Amino acid sequence: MTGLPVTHFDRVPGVLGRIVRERAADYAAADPHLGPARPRTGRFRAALSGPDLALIAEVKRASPSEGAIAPLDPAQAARAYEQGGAAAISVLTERRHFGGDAEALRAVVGAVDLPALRKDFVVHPAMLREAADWGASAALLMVSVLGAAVGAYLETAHHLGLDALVEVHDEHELEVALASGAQIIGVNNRDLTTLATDLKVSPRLIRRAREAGFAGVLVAESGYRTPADLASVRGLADAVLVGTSLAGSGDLTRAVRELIAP
Ligand SMILES: O=P(O)(O)OC[C@@H](O)[C@@H](O)c1c[nH]c2ccccc12
Repeated sequence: MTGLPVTHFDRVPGVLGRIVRERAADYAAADPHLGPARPRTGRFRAALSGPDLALIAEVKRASPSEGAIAPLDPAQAARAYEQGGAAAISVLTERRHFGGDAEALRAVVGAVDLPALRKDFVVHPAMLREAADWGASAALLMVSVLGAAVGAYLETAHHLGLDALVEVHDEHELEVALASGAQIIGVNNRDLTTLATDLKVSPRLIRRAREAGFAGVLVAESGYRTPADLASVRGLADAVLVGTSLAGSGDLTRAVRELIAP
């Protein structure tokens, strides 16, 4: 597969723009060759498709908004999340701002049976090839970063056997995601250009996606700390993605149980 559209990351604003330009520099010389098509298991999508609100628990050691969160051992953290009842594990693989790396993802894949999501700022097809090589079942694709190129990246992810979580934060990005053919859409409550979080964003855009006839999986992302916070997306979202409040809790299994208890 060749000819992914060129994306102009110099237009991405704020904190997000800085991280994305660093990532683009990291991968500027990477080999874009994908190799033969790999079979898609759909494990990530399937894990989020049950009748209950599924939890994607995130291995997140630091973030631009919080600084250091906790010095997690990724394998141990994933096992704790699995024991608490998480449906999937998200693993940051960005090092400078989130304290993640390839080893964290590989360790999680080796430690649990749950599907793993590579959480990074994907700006080059090699990042998707790596995700597949490292054993991820899915990768994050951000419309705020990729713009209209998200459709081509989605095809690349599928070629590599990966599910894709296509992330949006506003109405316009949702339109782009819907037009791209995304099967899993995540709504980020956090504006990554300013780091401001508003829990009203997910219910609003998830309703809008359903009204537009979207029949795929919808994920509410970021800023969830208590069962009461989750009330706004119960019966609306298929899944929630939670990092900071679990990772910083000290007892990850208990934190998962207490958060998702109906
Ligand atoms: O730590 P929180 O507020 O629970 O959020 C988790 C997850 O949604 C967040 O880490 C995230 C969502 N989209 C991203 C894109 C890049 C980096 C990180 C993210």
